[in-house]
Amino acid sequence: MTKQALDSLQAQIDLGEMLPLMEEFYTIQGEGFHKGTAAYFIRVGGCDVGCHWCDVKESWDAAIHPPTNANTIAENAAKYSDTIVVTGGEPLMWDMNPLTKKLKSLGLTTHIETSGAYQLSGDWDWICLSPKKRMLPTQSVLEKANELKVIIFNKSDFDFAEKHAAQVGEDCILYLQPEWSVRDKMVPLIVDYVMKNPQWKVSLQTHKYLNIP
Ligand SMILES: C[S@@+](CC[C@H](N)C(=O)[O-])C[C@H]1O[C@@H](n2cnc3c(N)ncnc32)[C@H](O)[C@@H]1O
Ligand SMILES: Nc1nc2[nH]cc(C(=O)O)c2c(=O)[nH]1
Ligand code: SF4
Ligand SMILES: [Mg+2]
Repeated sequence: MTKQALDSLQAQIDLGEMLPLMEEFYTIQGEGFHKGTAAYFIRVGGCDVGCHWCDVKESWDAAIHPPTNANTIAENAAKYSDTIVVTGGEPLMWDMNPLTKKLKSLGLTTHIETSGAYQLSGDWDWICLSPKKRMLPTQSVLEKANELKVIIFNKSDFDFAEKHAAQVGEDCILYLQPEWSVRDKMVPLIVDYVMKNPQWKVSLQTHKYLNIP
Protein backbone atom coordinates (compact mmCIF):
# COMPACT_ATOMS: atom_id res chain seq x y z
CA MET A 1 0.00 0.00 0.00
CA THR A 2 1.19 3.55 -0.72
CA LYS A 3 1.66 5.93 2.19
CA GLN A 4 -1.35 7.88 0.95
CA ALA A 5 -3.56 4.78 0.95
CA LEU A 6 -2.33 3.83 4.44
CA ASP A 7 -3.07 7.33 5.78
CA SER A 8 -6.55 7.22 4.29
CA LEU A 9 -7.22 3.78 5.81
CA GLN A 10 -6.00 4.99 9.22
CA ALA A 11 -8.30 8.02 8.95
CA GLN A 12 -11.28 5.73 8.27
CA ILE A 13 -10.32 3.53 11.24
CA ASP A 14 -10.06 6.63 13.46
CA LEU A 15 -13.59 7.62 12.40
CA GLY A 16 -15.00 4.12 12.97
CA GLU A 17 -15.86 3.82 9.27
CA MET A 18 -13.53 0.82 9.11
CA LEU A 19 -13.26 -1.69 11.98
CA PRO A 20 -10.85 -4.60 12.57
CA LEU A 21 -13.28 -7.49 12.20
CA MET A 22 -12.25 -10.70 13.94
CA GLU A 23 -15.32 -12.88 13.36
CA GLU A 24 -19.09 -12.81 12.99
CA PHE A 25 -21.52 -15.59 13.85
CA TYR A 26 -25.21 -16.24 14.32
CA THR A 27 -25.83 -17.95 17.65
CA ILE A 28 -27.77 -17.77 20.91
CA GLN A 29 -26.79 -15.05 23.39
CA GLY A 30 -25.36 -17.23 26.15
CA GLU A 31 -24.93 -14.73 28.97
CA GLY A 32 -26.79 -12.20 31.07
CA PHE A 33 -30.25 -10.70 30.63
CA HIS A 34 -30.78 -11.77 26.99
CA LYS A 35 -29.48 -15.34 27.38
CA GLY A 36 -31.43 -17.76 25.20
CA THR A 37 -32.16 -15.15 22.53
CA ALA A 38 -30.95 -15.72 18.96
CA ALA A 39 -28.55 -12.96 17.92
CA TYR A 40 -25.89 -12.17 15.35
CA PHE A 41 -22.50 -11.49 16.96
CA ILE A 42 -19.95 -9.08 15.51
CA ARG A 43 -16.55 -9.50 17.19
CA VAL A 44 -14.31 -6.48 16.70
CA GLY A 45 -10.59 -7.03 17.28
CA GLY A 46 -8.34 -5.04 19.60
CA CYS A 47 -8.17 -5.01 23.40
CA ASP A 48 -5.50 -3.74 25.79
CA VAL A 49 -7.28 -4.48 29.08
CA GLY A 50 -5.36 -7.73 29.56
CA CYS A 51 -7.60 -9.99 31.70
CA HIS A 52 -5.44 -13.07 32.40
CA TRP A 53 -8.49 -15.38 32.10
CA CYS A 54 -9.87 -13.80 28.90
CA ASP A 55 -11.51 -16.46 26.71
CA VAL A 56 -10.73 -14.63 23.42
CA LYS A 57 -7.08 -13.61 23.67
CA GLU A 58 -6.85 -14.04 19.87
CA SER A 59 -8.89 -10.83 19.68
CA TRP A 60 -6.34 -8.62 21.44
CA ASP A 61 -4.04 -7.67 18.55
CA ALA A 62 -6.10 -5.41 16.27
CA ALA A 63 -3.43 -5.54 13.57
CA ILE A 64 -4.16 -9.18 12.70
CA HIS A 65 -7.87 -8.52 12.05
CA PRO A 66 -8.78 -7.09 8.62
CA PRO A 67 -10.09 -3.50 8.53
CA THR A 68 -13.67 -3.89 7.31
CA ASN A 69 -16.20 -1.29 6.25
CA ALA A 70 -18.75 -0.65 9.05
CA ASN A 71 -21.67 -0.28 6.59
CA THR A 72 -20.77 -3.60 4.96
CA ILE A 73 -20.63 -5.31 8.38
CA ALA A 74 -24.10 -3.93 9.22
CA GLU A 75 -25.67 -4.86 5.87
CA ASN A 76 -24.37 -8.40 6.19
CA ALA A 77 -25.57 -8.74 9.81
CA ALA A 78 -29.10 -7.71 8.75
CA LYS A 79 -29.37 -10.92 6.69
CA TYR A 80 -29.19 -13.05 9.85
CA SER A 81 -31.02 -11.46 12.77
CA ASP A 82 -32.91 -8.46 14.14
CA THR A 83 -30.72 -8.54 17.24
CA ILE A 84 -27.06 -7.67 16.82
CA VAL A 85 -24.50 -8.08 19.61
CA VAL A 86 -21.26 -6.16 19.15
CA THR A 87 -18.42 -7.59 21.21
CA GLY A 88 -14.67 -8.02 21.03
CA GLY A 89 -11.96 -7.48 21.93
CA GLU A 90 -13.03 -4.19 23.41
CA PRO A 91 -15.46 -2.58 20.96
CA LEU A 92 -15.30 0.84 22.65
CA MET A 93 -11.64 1.18 21.61
CA TRP A 94 -13.25 2.23 18.32
CA ASP A 95 -15.83 4.84 17.39
CA MET A 96 -19.04 2.80 17.32
CA ASN A 97 -21.16 5.62 15.82
CA PRO A 98 -20.90 4.64 12.12
CA LEU A 99 -21.61 0.94 12.76
CA THR A 100 -24.61 1.51 15.06
CA LYS A 101 -25.98 4.30 12.84
CA LYS A 102 -26.14 1.84 9.97
CA LEU A 103 -27.52 -0.99 12.14
CA LYS A 104 -30.28 1.32 13.44
CA SER A 105 -31.07 2.60 9.93
CA LEU A 106 -31.67 -1.04 8.97
CA GLY A 107 -34.15 -1.35 11.86
CA LEU A 108 -31.94 -3.63 13.97
CA THR A 109 -31.66 -3.84 17.75
CA THR A 110 -28.14 -3.07 18.97
CA HIS A 111 -26.48 -4.67 21.99
CA ILE A 112 -22.90 -4.19 23.19
CA GLU A 113 -20.66 -6.28 25.44
CA THR A 114 -18.03 -3.99 26.94
CA SER A 115 -15.56 -3.61 29.79
CA GLY A 116 -16.42 0.10 29.74
CA ALA A 117 -12.72 0.96 29.78
CA TYR A 118 -13.19 3.59 27.06
CA GLN A 119 -15.68 6.42 26.50
CA LEU A 120 -19.10 5.32 25.29
CA SER A 121 -19.78 5.75 21.58
CA GLY A 122 -22.63 4.38 19.48
CA ASP A 123 -26.43 4.14 19.68
CA TRP A 124 -27.32 1.14 21.87
CA ASP A 125 -30.58 -0.53 22.84
CA TRP A 126 -28.74 -2.62 25.45
CA ILE A 127 -25.41 -2.11 27.18
CA CYS A 128 -23.81 -4.98 29.09
CA LEU A 129 -20.99 -3.63 31.25
CA SER A 130 -18.47 -6.18 32.54
CA PRO A 131 -15.97 -4.07 34.51
CA LYS A 132 -12.34 -5.10 34.85
CA LYS A 133 -9.84 -4.41 37.66
CA ARG A 134 -6.96 -3.63 35.29
CA MET A 135 -8.83 -0.77 33.57
CA LEU A 136 -11.83 0.63 35.41
CA PRO A 137 -14.99 1.66 33.55
CA THR A 138 -15.63 5.25 32.52
CA GLN A 139 -18.53 7.24 33.98
CA SER A 140 -20.04 7.42 30.47
CA VAL A 141 -20.63 3.64 30.45
CA LEU A 142 -21.47 3.25 34.17
CA GLU A 143 -24.37 5.69 33.90
CA LYS A 144 -25.87 4.09 30.77
CA ALA A 145 -25.37 0.37 31.52
CA ASN A 146 -28.51 -1.79 31.37
CA GLU A 147 -26.80 -4.75 32.99
CA LEU A 148 -23.69 -5.07 35.13
CA LYS A 149 -22.06 -8.48 34.71
CA VAL A 150 -19.13 -9.03 37.04
CA ILE A 151 -16.86 -12.03 36.51
CA ILE A 152 -16.08 -13.93 39.71
CA PHE A 153 -12.58 -15.41 39.60
CA ASN A 154 -11.88 -15.20 43.33
CA LYS A 155 -13.53 -14.04 46.55
CA SER A 156 -12.29 -10.46 46.21
CA ASP A 157 -14.45 -10.09 43.12
CA PHE A 158 -17.59 -9.88 45.27
CA ASP A 159 -16.32 -6.60 46.76
CA PHE A 160 -15.39 -5.38 43.30
CA ALA A 161 -18.94 -6.22 42.18
CA GLU A 162 -20.51 -4.22 45.03
CA LYS A 163 -18.26 -1.20 44.32
CA HIS A 164 -19.55 -1.12 40.75
CA ALA A 165 -23.18 -1.82 41.66
CA ALA A 166 -23.01 1.39 43.70
CA GLN A 167 -21.98 3.33 40.57
CA VAL A 168 -24.56 2.15 38.01
CA GLY A 169 -28.12 3.44 37.57
CA GLU A 170 -31.00 2.23 39.73
CA ASP A 171 -32.57 0.08 37.00
CA CYS A 172 -29.34 -1.66 36.04
CA ILE A 173 -29.68 -5.44 36.43
CA LEU A 174 -26.90 -7.04 38.47
CA TYR A 175 -25.21 -10.33 37.50
CA LEU A 176 -22.40 -12.43 38.90
CA GLN A 177 -20.83 -14.78 36.35
CA PRO A 178 -18.25 -17.43 37.27
CA GLU A 179 -14.94 -17.29 35.44
CA TRP A 180 -15.09 -20.42 33.32
CA SER A 181 -11.91 -22.20 34.47
CA VAL A 182 -12.85 -21.93 38.16
CA ARG A 183 -16.59 -22.42 37.79
CA ASP A 184 -16.74 -25.55 39.96
CA LYS A 185 -15.14 -23.67 42.84
CA MET A 186 -16.95 -20.34 42.37
CA VAL A 187 -20.51 -21.45 41.54
CA PRO A 188 -21.29 -22.54 45.15
CA LEU A 189 -19.96 -19.20 46.46
CA ILE A 190 -22.02 -17.27 43.90
CA VAL A 191 -25.17 -19.25 44.72
CA ASP A 192 -24.71 -18.57 48.42
CA TYR A 193 -24.00 -14.86 47.76
CA VAL A 194 -27.08 -14.40 45.57
CA MET A 195 -29.35 -16.05 48.14
CA LYS A 196 -28.01 -13.67 50.79
CA ASN A 197 -27.99 -10.66 48.44
CA PRO A 198 -30.97 -11.17 46.14
CA GLN A 199 -30.46 -7.91 44.26
CA TRP A 200 -27.88 -9.99 42.35
CA LYS A 201 -28.64 -12.75 39.82
CA VAL A 202 -26.50 -15.63 38.52
CA SER A 203 -25.25 -15.53 34.92
CA LEU A 204 -23.62 -18.58 33.34
CA GLN A 205 -21.87 -18.88 29.98
CA THR A 206 -24.67 -21.16 28.74
CA HIS A 207 -23.29 -21.31 25.18
CA LYS A 208 -20.29 -23.24 26.55
CA TYR A 209 -22.64 -25.86 28.07
CA LEU A 210 -24.59 -26.00 24.79
CA ASN A 211 -21.38 -26.36 22.74
CA ILE A 212 -22.29 -23.48 20.43
CA PRO A 213 -20.25 -20.36 19.58
C1 LIG B 1 -14.60 -11.54 25.68
S1 LIG B 1 -15.45 -10.22 26.42
C2 LIG B 1 -15.52 -9.00 25.10
C3 LIG B 1 -16.20 -7.72 25.48
C4 LIG B 1 -15.45 -6.81 26.46
N1 LIG B 1 -14.05 -6.76 26.20
C5 LIG B 1 -15.72 -7.24 27.88
O1 LIG B 1 -14.81 -7.77 28.51
O2 LIG B 1 -16.85 -7.04 28.33
C6 LIG B 1 -17.17 -10.78 26.47
C7 LIG B 1 -17.67 -11.22 27.83
O3 LIG B 1 -17.02 -12.44 28.20
C8 LIG B 1 -16.65 -12.36 29.56
N2 LIG B 1 -15.58 -13.32 29.75
C9 LIG B 1 -14.38 -13.33 29.11
N3 LIG B 1 -13.63 -14.37 29.51
C10 LIG B 1 -14.36 -15.05 30.42
C11 LIG B 1 -14.14 -16.23 31.20
N4 LIG B 1 -12.98 -16.89 31.13
N5 LIG B 1 -15.11 -16.65 32.03
C12 LIG B 1 -16.28 -15.96 32.13
N6 LIG B 1 -16.57 -14.85 31.42
C13 LIG B 1 -15.63 -14.39 30.58
C14 LIG B 1 -16.28 -10.89 29.72
O4 LIG B 1 -16.25 -10.46 31.06
C15 LIG B 1 -17.39 -10.23 28.95
O5 LIG B 1 -18.54 -10.09 29.74
N1 LIG C 1 -23.17 -17.45 22.56
C1 LIG C 1 -22.38 -16.47 23.01
N2 LIG C 1 -22.88 -15.57 23.88
C2 LIG C 1 -22.06 -14.57 24.28
N3 LIG C 1 -22.37 -13.53 25.09
C3 LIG C 1 -21.29 -12.72 25.18
C4 LIG C 1 -20.25 -13.25 24.39
C5 LIG C 1 -19.01 -12.51 24.11
O1 LIG C 1 -17.97 -13.13 23.84
O2 LIG C 1 -19.08 -11.29 24.15
C6 LIG C 1 -20.73 -14.43 23.84
C7 LIG C 1 -20.20 -15.43 22.97
O3 LIG C 1 -19.02 -15.47 22.60
N4 LIG C 1 -21.07 -16.42 22.58
S1 SF4 D 1 -11.66 -6.68 28.47
FE1 SF4 D 1 -12.83 -8.33 27.48
S2 SF4 D 1 -11.70 -8.84 25.59
FE2 SF4 D 1 -10.37 -7.55 26.83
S3 SF4 D 1 -9.08 -9.02 27.92
FE3 SF4 D 1 -10.83 -8.57 29.29
S4 SF4 D 1 -12.40 -10.11 28.79
FE4 SF4 D 1 -10.86 -10.16 27.14
MG1 LIG E 1 -17.54 -15.09 24.53
